[in-house]
Amino acid sequence: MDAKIETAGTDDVIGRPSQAEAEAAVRTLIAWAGDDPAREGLIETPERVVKAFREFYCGYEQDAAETLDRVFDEAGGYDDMVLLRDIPFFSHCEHHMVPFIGKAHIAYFPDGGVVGLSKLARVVELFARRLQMQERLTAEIAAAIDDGLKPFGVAVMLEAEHHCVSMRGAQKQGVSTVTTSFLGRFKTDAAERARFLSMVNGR
Ligand SMILES: Nc1nc2c(ncn2[C@@H]2O[C@H](COP(=O)(O)OP(=O)(O)OP(=O)(O)O)[C@@H](O)[C@H]2O)c(=O)[nH]1
Ligand SMILES: [Zn+2]
Repeated sequence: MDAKIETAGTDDVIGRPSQAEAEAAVRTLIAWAGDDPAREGLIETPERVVKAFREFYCGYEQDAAETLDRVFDEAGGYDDMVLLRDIPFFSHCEHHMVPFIGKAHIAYFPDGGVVGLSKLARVVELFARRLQMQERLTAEIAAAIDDGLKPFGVAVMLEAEHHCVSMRGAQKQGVSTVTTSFLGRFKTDAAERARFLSMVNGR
């Protein structure tokens, strides 16, 4: 039997543990950490944690193709790069479920139509609000824009601090991890890649 979770909706997802089971798991972790889940200050914490998890991981219920399905064709012949710089994002690393927080920079070369700017930010959100590796998050954002818009090229750069590196383990604060994904014209044309990088850095 395929154990794949079907994403019918937040509350009736087949195969997903119930809210009560998720809250019980949080109580177990509180007790394991050494505190008393029944004390007054912690009594509502499992419910709050599950609610927060719904926000952190709401990307599983969202679809990039749907987000990008509205293209504006009347861009007045605009055919240069469109760049969204400094899109803030929060994600959680799949190794430790600890946040990594940073900024995304996205550019594309329209092939006729352009997309609403907020939709590009929404694509970042819907992949970031899942358990991720920064490399996969970068590649997924680029692939979704490429599939949705069929542009002449897509460039994605993410820079983020991984709290699993700063708060625990290696305990190195202030380390920025930078990842890039270049498709189409950005992959084949070094000058356009360099222009993207200088526009991202030229602030
Ligand atoms: N490539 C990559 N690695 C990540 C990302 N997020 C976390 N990691 C790393 O994933 C690795 C997991 O390594 P493991 O040795 O299995 O786990 P660990 O014992 O907790 O490792 P330490 O963090 O070194 O203590 C660590 O080196 C993390 O820094 C990411 O987005 N991309
Ligand atoms: Zn981690």
